[in-house]
Amino acid sequence: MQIYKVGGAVRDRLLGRPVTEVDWLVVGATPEEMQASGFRPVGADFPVFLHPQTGEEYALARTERKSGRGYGGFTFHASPDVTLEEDLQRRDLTINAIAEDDQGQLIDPYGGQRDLRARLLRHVSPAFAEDPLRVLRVARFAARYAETGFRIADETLELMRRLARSGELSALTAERSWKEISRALMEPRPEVFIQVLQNCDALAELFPELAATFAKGNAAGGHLLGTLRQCAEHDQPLPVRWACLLLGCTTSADSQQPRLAAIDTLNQRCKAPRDCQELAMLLGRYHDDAFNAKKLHADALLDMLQHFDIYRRPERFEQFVAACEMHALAGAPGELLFEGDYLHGAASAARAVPVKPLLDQGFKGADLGKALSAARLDALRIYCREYSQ
Ligand SMILES: Nc1ccn([C@@H]2O[C@H](COP(=O)(O)OP(=O)(O)OP(=O)(O)O)[C@@H](O)[C@H]2O)c(=O)n1
Repeated sequence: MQIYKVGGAVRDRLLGRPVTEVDWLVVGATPEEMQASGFRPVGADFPVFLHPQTGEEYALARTERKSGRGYGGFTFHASPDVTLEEDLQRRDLTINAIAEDDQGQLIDPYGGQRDLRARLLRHVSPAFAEDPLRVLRVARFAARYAETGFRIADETLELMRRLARSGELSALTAERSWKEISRALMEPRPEVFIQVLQNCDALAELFPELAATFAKGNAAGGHLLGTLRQCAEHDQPLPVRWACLLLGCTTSADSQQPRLAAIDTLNQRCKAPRDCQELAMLLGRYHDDAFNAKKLHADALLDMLQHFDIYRRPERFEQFVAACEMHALAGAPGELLFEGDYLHGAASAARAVPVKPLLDQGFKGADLGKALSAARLDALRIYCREYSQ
């Protein structure tokens, strides 16, 4: 059997980037031989094994053929006579289809090194179309490598467009898609991910509500892309990036109900984790109030702070304020005035209300809650008055 390093580890070493995970390819072996050498099979479905000491993944060389719609519709052929070249050919991009042997020699039958030099994301063969998730993968790689000048080859973008228009993307499971979406949003240029999906007509399939924003004209779409850019420049965590993305579903001219319904639909469809879902809904609901915070009466301010549960979940309110800040920064200078300090100050004023005097007065249970709210409202009234002077 021959063993090669493949995929991201070879690509990233050639790009001079840190390598976090190594994938290995085994040519000329059977599953029985792998197990006899101490490798542990990963699952029943794929011919992938874990190294007994390092725990790294070793996959048997295989060819893949699509037998139906969706991810379930795969058959593959793994056998000792599948060659290295055949295995590399079924892969997504030429830059991911370079192998390295144990002498450090590169085997690169599809021009991966040439495309690395030319900064091109190019598909290896028509087999690209056998896994529609690759549309998202290429958009994610574009978001990751945009800063170093990478672009998608015209013929690959055309193939992605054909795949998107065929309706195949709707067959992807939410879990696989979310993995790509969440990783893409954390890349250095997350707006490139959305732009690429829009360019190849995949946005209308994956996030129809967002595609509608782009259709309304450049201003709303451009603002959304700018907000994502700001998120990356300010190192914002995933919930902030996700909430900013979903806020772009609708423009501020829309009333709140359809906006929240669109956000909820996308949250559910993508099966986003709970912290992402919650922040997106809260941003959808309170975004306008946050931008008008100084005009809010103390009771509306308190209602917002209570809804965020700032006493037990301070980080969620911080993330909300950060999301508003990113949105404001993406506007033209002077266009959107957001006063985050005012909101922080209001949260501090509400939090500063001590509980102990109320406990000492004998308040308990629901009565204690009411008394606390009343005391916080008083504190916010004072805060609003002082701030407006
Ligand atoms: N849908 C997919 C997923 C993976 N691959 C191939 O499997 C390799 C390993 O995949 P993965 O670990 O998911 O990605 P990496 O390329 O290592 O990239 P990343 O840095 O994003 O992990 C890829 O390089 C590519 O050759 C593929 O062709 N099609």
